[in-house]
Amino acid sequence: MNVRIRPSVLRGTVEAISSKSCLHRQMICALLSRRETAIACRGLSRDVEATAQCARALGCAVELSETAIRLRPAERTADRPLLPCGESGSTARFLLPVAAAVTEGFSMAGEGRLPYRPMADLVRAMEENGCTISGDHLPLTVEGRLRSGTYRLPGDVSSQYVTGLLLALPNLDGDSAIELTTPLQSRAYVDITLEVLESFGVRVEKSGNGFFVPGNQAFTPPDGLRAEGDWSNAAFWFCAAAMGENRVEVTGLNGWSVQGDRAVVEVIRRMSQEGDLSIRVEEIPDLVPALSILACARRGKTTFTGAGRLRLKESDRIESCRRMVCALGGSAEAGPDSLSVLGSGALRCGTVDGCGDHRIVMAAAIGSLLCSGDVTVMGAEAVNKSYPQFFADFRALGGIVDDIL
Ligand SMILES: O=C(O)C1=C[C@@H](OP(=O)(O)O)[C@@H](O)[C@H](O)C1
Ligand SMILES: C=C(OP(=O)(O)O)C(=O)O
Repeated sequence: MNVRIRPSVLRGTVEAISSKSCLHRQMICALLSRRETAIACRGLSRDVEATAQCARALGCAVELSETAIRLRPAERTADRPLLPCGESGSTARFLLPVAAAVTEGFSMAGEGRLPYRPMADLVRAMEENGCTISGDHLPLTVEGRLRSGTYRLPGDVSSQYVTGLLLALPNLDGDSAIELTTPLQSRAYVDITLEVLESFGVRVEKSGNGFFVPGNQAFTPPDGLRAEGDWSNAAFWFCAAAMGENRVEVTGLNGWSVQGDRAVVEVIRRMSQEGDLSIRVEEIPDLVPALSILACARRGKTTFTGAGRLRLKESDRIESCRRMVCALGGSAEAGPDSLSVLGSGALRCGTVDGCGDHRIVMAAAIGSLLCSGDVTVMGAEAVNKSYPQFFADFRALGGIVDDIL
């Protein structure tokens, strides 16, 4: 699906969709529990459905609706299941060690860019601890069961490796250690994991450059479990509200959330000043597409540094952000691990390739608010990955969007 967006002004209130980061973790803790878990939520997404499909493949019963998820753990783990991870990196990197902790022998498949996204360091750490794995990217087959032990891996490729191990290792007989050989980046995502584990009564200790994870722990679903509103997707509306005449409020967010993308509020405040600015993004990679549009709305050069890992997401986001800004008449340059945007306060019009990346499509839509002419976004259905009702919300705020062939 392609969309044409006419120049418009957004006004109104949006209720935040549930954080997929929270939901993945809560569902995985639920599948590791002994009894049924109910999770209150607001809105689903393809990525959350991918985790549900994998849980079903493992033998769980999962009911999904826009307001609640119910998951009943497997009575007996399915025989040699195939876990279909869709395009969800979180699903694949969390469930690779989790499935290896609960079953002996399974396969995992992915779609879109997922088969090209890195898994190698996680695969190697698992191979050092009891598993034989057919390759270092999807699709792959795992033989053997994960054993407790020491898991050594870098902290600066994807924090999702660490989250996967933190979810898996408490289920093993015996204690384990995670030793990070390089400093952890995207740390706040690991904090979300620790918070969800704690809500299921599971204990993990920070130790040195990593974590000590006691084994033989039971996962106990808490009553009244609810997924938090998603700061990463709300960031598109916050950036819109920081531009021109747009006035958008977002409800349903936790102001004290451990979600790292809550930092968007502070970053927008910094970006409200004129002049050249440098912003480090190791800890907030998912904000960069929206921030690169906001950078066009200010006068001066904004350089996003520490951005190398953006190349490992649903698209090479350094390159796709650069192309998006240039396609709309702005000026941007890519470095090996940086992106510089030279803002003039406005954009013109143009056609943006969504690159199969939900965050590029949403950023381009917000970019239309700075444009004097129409913006066409190709492959707009990519929003389904994290925020299927994005364009419905955009229209409800007064955005003028036509579906075109
Ligand atoms: O754990 C998570 O829920 C996520 C971690 C981040 O990935 P990295 O740790 O690879 O940066 C983030 O980009 C992704 O959208 C969600
Ligand atoms: C990178 C993302 O997700 P994942 O890694 O789970 O595919 C994202 O949502 O921007």
